[in-house]
Amino acid sequence: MSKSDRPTETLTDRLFATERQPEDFRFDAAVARVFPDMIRRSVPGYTTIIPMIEVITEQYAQAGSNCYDLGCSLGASTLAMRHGIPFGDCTLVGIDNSAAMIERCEHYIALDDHSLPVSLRCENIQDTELSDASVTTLNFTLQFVPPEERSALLSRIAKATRPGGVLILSEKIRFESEDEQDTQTRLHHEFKRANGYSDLEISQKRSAIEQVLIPETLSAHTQRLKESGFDRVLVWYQCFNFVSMLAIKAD
Ligand SMILES: Nc1ncnc2c1ncn2[C@@H]1O[C@H](C[S@+](CC[C@H]([NH3+])C(=O)[O-])CC(=O)[O-])[C@@H](O)[C@H]1O
Ligand SMILES: O=C(O)C(=O)Cc1ccccc1
Repeated sequence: MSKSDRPTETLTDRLFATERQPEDFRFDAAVARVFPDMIRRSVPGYTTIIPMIEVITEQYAQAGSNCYDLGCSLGASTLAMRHGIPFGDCTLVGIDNSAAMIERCEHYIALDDHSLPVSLRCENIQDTELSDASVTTLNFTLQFVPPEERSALLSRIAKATRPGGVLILSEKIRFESEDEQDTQTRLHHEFKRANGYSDLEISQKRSAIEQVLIPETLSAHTQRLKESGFDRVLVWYQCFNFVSMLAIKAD
Protein backbone atom coordinates (compact mmCIF):
# COMPACT_ATOMS: atom_id res chain seq x y z
CA MET A 1 0.00 0.00 0.00
CA SER A 2 1.49 3.36 -1.01
CA LYS A 3 1.74 6.14 1.56
CA SER A 4 -1.14 8.10 0.01
CA ASP A 5 -3.43 5.05 0.18
CA ARG A 6 -3.20 4.64 3.95
CA PRO A 7 -6.82 5.33 4.89
CA THR A 8 -6.15 7.48 7.95
CA GLU A 9 -2.99 9.30 6.75
CA THR A 10 -3.34 13.07 7.20
CA LEU A 11 -2.90 14.61 3.74
CA THR A 12 -2.77 18.30 2.83
CA ASP A 13 -5.70 19.71 0.84
CA ARG A 14 -4.37 21.07 -2.47
CA LEU A 15 -7.50 20.28 -4.50
CA PHE A 16 -8.05 23.88 -5.61
CA ALA A 17 -4.38 24.96 -5.75
CA THR A 18 -4.04 24.80 -9.53
CA GLU A 19 -6.37 26.28 -12.11
CA ARG A 20 -9.26 23.90 -12.89
CA GLN A 21 -12.47 23.74 -14.91
CA PRO A 22 -15.43 25.07 -12.88
CA GLU A 23 -17.31 22.07 -11.50
CA ASP A 24 -19.70 21.67 -8.54
CA PHE A 25 -18.10 20.43 -5.31
CA ARG A 26 -18.71 16.72 -4.55
CA PHE A 27 -17.77 14.52 -1.61
CA ASP A 28 -15.79 12.11 -3.80
CA ALA A 29 -12.68 10.01 -3.09
CA ALA A 30 -10.28 12.94 -3.67
CA VAL A 31 -12.13 15.06 -1.09
CA ALA A 32 -12.42 12.17 1.39
CA ARG A 33 -8.62 11.65 1.28
CA VAL A 34 -7.84 15.23 2.38
CA PHE A 35 -11.01 15.90 4.37
CA PRO A 36 -9.57 16.20 7.92
CA ASP A 37 -7.11 18.86 6.70
CA MET A 38 -9.72 20.60 4.50
CA ILE A 39 -12.37 21.00 7.18
CA ARG A 40 -9.92 22.06 9.90
CA ARG A 41 -8.40 24.77 7.68
CA SER A 42 -11.74 25.88 6.17
CA VAL A 43 -14.25 25.99 9.01
CA PRO A 44 -13.50 28.45 11.81
CA GLY A 45 -14.34 26.80 15.12
CA TYR A 46 -14.48 23.23 13.80
CA THR A 47 -11.71 22.10 16.17
CA THR A 48 -13.64 23.61 19.11
CA ILE A 49 -17.06 22.33 18.05
CA ILE A 50 -16.01 18.66 17.85
CA PRO A 51 -15.01 18.28 21.53
CA MET A 52 -18.08 20.31 22.59
CA ILE A 53 -20.29 17.79 20.78
CA GLU A 54 -18.94 15.27 23.29
CA VAL A 55 -19.85 17.58 26.20
CA ILE A 56 -23.37 18.24 24.85
CA THR A 57 -23.97 14.56 24.09
CA GLU A 58 -23.04 13.61 27.64
CA GLN A 59 -25.70 16.03 28.95
CA TYR A 60 -28.58 14.96 26.69
CA ALA A 61 -28.07 11.29 25.81
CA GLN A 62 -30.74 9.07 27.37
CA ALA A 63 -30.38 5.42 28.40
CA GLY A 64 -31.60 2.97 25.77
CA SER A 65 -32.04 5.63 23.08
CA ASN A 66 -30.65 6.04 19.57
CA CYS A 67 -28.04 8.72 18.77
CA TYR A 68 -27.53 9.78 15.17
CA ASP A 69 -24.73 11.60 13.36
CA LEU A 70 -26.24 12.71 10.03
CA GLY A 71 -23.60 13.48 7.39
CA CYS A 72 -20.88 11.89 9.48
CA SER A 73 -18.07 12.14 6.85
CA LEU A 74 -15.02 10.51 8.46
CA GLY A 75 -16.68 10.24 11.86
CA ALA A 76 -15.15 13.14 13.80
CA SER A 77 -18.51 14.11 15.30
CA THR A 78 -19.54 10.43 15.55
CA LEU A 79 -16.48 9.70 17.71
CA ALA A 80 -17.16 12.77 19.87
CA MET A 81 -20.70 11.45 20.44
CA ARG A 82 -19.35 7.96 21.15
CA HIS A 83 -17.10 9.35 23.89
CA GLY A 84 -19.88 11.49 25.34
CA ILE A 85 -22.59 8.82 25.59
CA PRO A 86 -22.58 7.68 29.24
CA PHE A 87 -24.78 4.58 28.66
CA GLY A 88 -23.72 1.21 27.29
CA ASP A 89 -27.21 0.46 25.92
CA CYS A 90 -27.43 3.39 23.46
CA THR A 91 -27.22 2.75 19.72
CA LEU A 92 -24.95 5.14 17.82
CA VAL A 93 -25.53 5.46 14.08
CA GLY A 94 -23.41 7.45 11.59
CA ILE A 95 -24.97 8.12 8.19
CA ASP A 96 -23.46 9.60 5.02
CA ASN A 97 -24.34 9.19 1.33
CA SER A 98 -20.71 9.42 0.17
CA ALA A 99 -19.34 5.88 -0.22
CA ALA A 100 -15.77 7.28 -0.16
CA MET A 101 -16.43 8.93 3.21
CA ILE A 102 -18.12 5.88 4.76
CA GLU A 103 -15.32 3.56 3.60
CA ARG A 104 -12.66 5.74 5.28
CA CYS A 105 -14.89 6.38 8.29
CA GLU A 106 -14.87 2.61 9.04
CA HIS A 107 -11.09 2.83 9.53
CA TYR A 108 -11.27 5.79 11.95
CA ILE A 109 -13.99 4.02 13.98
CA ALA A 110 -11.90 0.84 14.11
CA LEU A 111 -8.85 2.77 15.36
CA ASP A 112 -10.85 4.34 18.20
CA ASP A 113 -10.58 2.06 21.20
CA HIS A 114 -14.08 2.20 22.74
CA SER A 115 -16.68 -0.39 23.67
CA LEU A 116 -19.83 1.32 22.28
CA PRO A 117 -20.51 -0.10 18.80
CA VAL A 118 -20.99 2.36 15.92
CA SER A 119 -23.25 1.39 13.06
CA LEU A 120 -22.41 3.14 9.77
CA ARG A 121 -24.95 3.47 6.96
CA CYS A 122 -24.27 4.75 3.45
CA GLU A 123 -27.66 6.39 2.92
CA ASN A 124 -29.33 9.67 2.08
CA ILE A 125 -30.24 11.32 5.40
CA GLN A 126 -33.40 12.60 3.71
CA ASP A 127 -34.91 9.12 3.66
CA THR A 128 -32.97 7.24 6.32
CA GLU A 129 -35.05 5.69 9.13
CA LEU A 130 -34.94 7.59 12.46
CA SER A 131 -36.60 6.61 15.75
CA ASP A 132 -36.38 6.93 19.54
CA ALA A 133 -33.56 9.51 19.38
CA SER A 134 -32.04 11.47 22.26
CA VAL A 135 -29.10 13.24 20.52
CA THR A 136 -28.93 13.87 16.77
CA THR A 137 -26.09 15.82 15.16
CA LEU A 138 -26.09 17.67 11.84
CA ASN A 139 -22.56 19.08 11.95
CA PHE A 140 -22.31 21.18 8.76
CA THR A 141 -24.57 18.82 6.78
CA LEU A 142 -28.00 20.51 6.48
CA GLN A 143 -26.34 23.25 4.38
CA PHE A 144 -25.91 20.69 1.56
CA VAL A 145 -29.60 19.68 1.54
CA PRO A 146 -31.68 21.77 -0.92
CA PRO A 147 -33.36 24.55 1.15
CA GLU A 148 -36.91 23.55 0.15
CA GLU A 149 -36.25 20.02 1.44
CA ARG A 150 -34.85 21.02 4.85
CA SER A 151 -38.21 21.32 6.69
CA ALA A 152 -39.19 17.73 5.90
CA LEU A 153 -35.90 16.42 7.28
CA LEU A 154 -36.03 18.55 10.44
CA SER A 155 -39.66 17.54 11.07
CA ARG A 156 -38.71 13.87 10.80
CA ILE A 157 -35.83 14.41 13.25
CA ALA A 158 -38.06 16.28 15.73
CA LYS A 159 -40.74 13.58 15.46
CA ALA A 160 -38.14 10.87 16.13
CA THR A 161 -36.70 12.74 19.15
CA ARG A 162 -37.73 11.81 22.69
CA PRO A 163 -38.95 14.52 25.12
CA GLY A 164 -35.82 16.18 26.52
CA GLY A 165 -33.77 15.15 23.48
CA VAL A 166 -31.81 17.51 21.22
CA LEU A 167 -30.54 18.28 17.75
CA ILE A 168 -27.05 19.80 17.48
CA LEU A 169 -27.13 21.84 14.26
CA SER A 170 -23.93 23.46 12.95
CA GLU A 171 -24.14 25.58 9.79
CA LYS A 172 -22.41 28.17 7.68
CA ILE A 173 -24.87 31.09 7.80
CA ARG A 174 -25.55 34.26 5.85
CA PHE A 175 -26.52 37.65 7.25
CA GLU A 176 -29.48 39.94 6.53
CA SER A 177 -27.24 43.01 6.53
CA GLU A 178 -25.08 43.28 3.40
CA ASP A 179 -22.43 45.02 5.49
CA GLU A 180 -22.21 42.20 7.99
CA GLN A 181 -22.28 39.59 5.20
CA ASP A 182 -19.26 41.28 3.57
CA THR A 183 -17.33 41.65 6.83
CA GLN A 184 -17.92 38.09 8.06
CA THR A 185 -17.08 36.65 4.62
CA ARG A 186 -13.85 38.69 4.53
CA LEU A 187 -12.91 37.43 7.99
CA HIS A 188 -13.64 33.84 6.97
CA HIS A 189 -11.39 34.25 3.91
CA GLU A 190 -8.67 35.76 6.15
CA PHE A 191 -8.95 32.67 8.37
CA LYS A 192 -8.39 30.48 5.29
CA ARG A 193 -5.44 32.62 4.19
CA ALA A 194 -3.93 32.35 7.69
CA ASN A 195 -4.26 28.57 7.30
CA GLY A 196 -2.19 28.59 4.13
CA TYR A 197 -4.82 28.73 1.39
CA SER A 198 -3.95 30.98 -1.58
CA ASP A 199 -6.32 33.48 -3.21
CA LEU A 200 -6.72 31.03 -6.13
CA GLU A 201 -7.67 28.19 -3.78
CA ILE A 202 -10.14 30.42 -1.93
CA SER A 203 -11.81 31.70 -5.09
CA GLN A 204 -11.98 28.33 -6.91
CA LYS A 205 -13.43 26.60 -3.83
CA ARG A 206 -15.90 29.45 -3.43
CA SER A 207 -17.19 28.92 -7.01
CA ALA A 208 -17.31 25.13 -6.56
CA ILE A 209 -19.53 25.30 -3.45
CA GLU A 210 -21.73 28.23 -4.56
CA GLN A 211 -24.58 26.08 -5.95
CA VAL A 212 -24.08 23.23 -3.50
CA LEU A 213 -23.72 24.76 -0.02
CA ILE A 214 -26.63 27.16 0.53
CA PRO A 215 -26.33 29.20 3.76
CA GLU A 216 -29.42 30.68 5.41
CA THR A 217 -29.83 33.31 8.13
CA LEU A 218 -29.86 32.45 11.82
CA SER A 219 -33.47 33.62 12.08
CA ALA A 220 -34.53 31.35 9.19
CA HIS A 221 -32.89 28.40 10.96
CA THR A 222 -34.44 29.24 14.33
CA GLN A 223 -37.92 29.73 12.90
CA ARG A 224 -37.82 26.50 10.89
CA LEU A 225 -36.50 24.47 13.85
CA LYS A 226 -39.46 25.69 15.92
CA GLU A 227 -41.99 25.04 13.12
CA SER A 228 -40.51 21.56 12.76
CA GLY A 229 -41.29 20.58 16.35
CA PHE A 230 -38.40 21.77 18.54
CA ASP A 231 -39.43 23.89 21.55
CA ARG A 232 -36.29 25.90 22.27
CA VAL A 233 -33.38 26.95 20.05
CA LEU A 234 -30.14 28.51 21.25
CA VAL A 235 -26.80 29.36 19.71
CA TRP A 236 -24.00 27.82 21.76
CA TYR A 237 -21.13 28.73 19.37
CA GLN A 238 -20.33 31.25 16.67
CA CYS A 239 -17.11 32.16 14.87
CA PHE A 240 -17.58 34.52 11.90
CA ASN A 241 -20.22 33.00 9.57
CA PHE A 242 -20.18 29.57 11.22
CA VAL A 243 -22.59 28.78 14.04
CA SER A 244 -23.74 25.85 16.08
CA MET A 245 -27.23 25.69 17.53
CA LEU A 246 -28.91 23.45 20.05
CA ALA A 247 -32.57 22.65 19.34
CA ILE A 248 -34.29 21.15 22.35
CA LYS A 249 -37.55 19.18 22.68
CA ALA A 250 -39.32 19.93 25.96
CA ASP A 251 -39.51 17.18 28.63
N1 LIG B 1 -28.35 14.07 1.70
C1 LIG B 1 -27.26 13.62 2.33
N2 LIG B 1 -27.30 12.39 2.91
C2 LIG B 1 -26.20 11.91 3.57
N3 LIG B 1 -25.05 12.59 3.70
C3 LIG B 1 -24.98 13.81 3.12
C4 LIG B 1 -26.07 14.37 2.43
N4 LIG B 1 -25.70 15.59 1.96
C5 LIG B 1 -24.42 15.78 2.36
N5 LIG B 1 -23.98 14.70 3.05
C6 LIG B 1 -22.68 14.50 3.67
O1 LIG B 1 -22.52 15.48 4.65
C7 LIG B 1 -21.12 15.66 4.90
C8 LIG B 1 -20.85 17.14 5.12
S1 LIG B 1 -19.36 17.47 5.96
C9 LIG B 1 -19.79 16.93 7.60
C10 LIG B 1 -18.66 16.95 8.59
C11 LIG B 1 -18.82 15.99 9.73
N6 LIG B 1 -20.17 15.99 10.30
C12 LIG B 1 -17.78 16.27 10.80
O2 LIG B 1 -18.16 16.73 11.88
O3 LIG B 1 -16.59 16.04 10.51
C13 LIG B 1 -19.33 19.19 6.15
C14 LIG B 1 -18.54 19.94 5.18
O4 LIG B 1 -17.84 19.33 4.35
O5 LIG B 1 -18.62 21.23 5.24
C15 LIG B 1 -20.38 15.03 3.71
O6 LIG B 1 -19.65 13.91 4.10
C16 LIG B 1 -21.49 14.66 2.74
O7 LIG B 1 -21.23 13.48 2.00
O1 LIG C 1 -14.46 26.06 2.54
C1 LIG C 1 -15.44 26.77 2.70
O2 LIG C 1 -15.50 27.92 2.22
C2 LIG C 1 -16.58 26.34 3.49
O3 LIG C 1 -17.53 27.02 3.53
C3 LIG C 1 -16.54 25.08 4.28
C4 LIG C 1 -16.47 23.77 3.57
C5 LIG C 1 -15.69 22.79 4.14
C6 LIG C 1 -15.59 21.55 3.53
C7 LIG C 1 -16.29 21.30 2.36
C8 LIG C 1 -17.09 22.28 1.80
C9 LIG C 1 -17.19 23.53 2.42
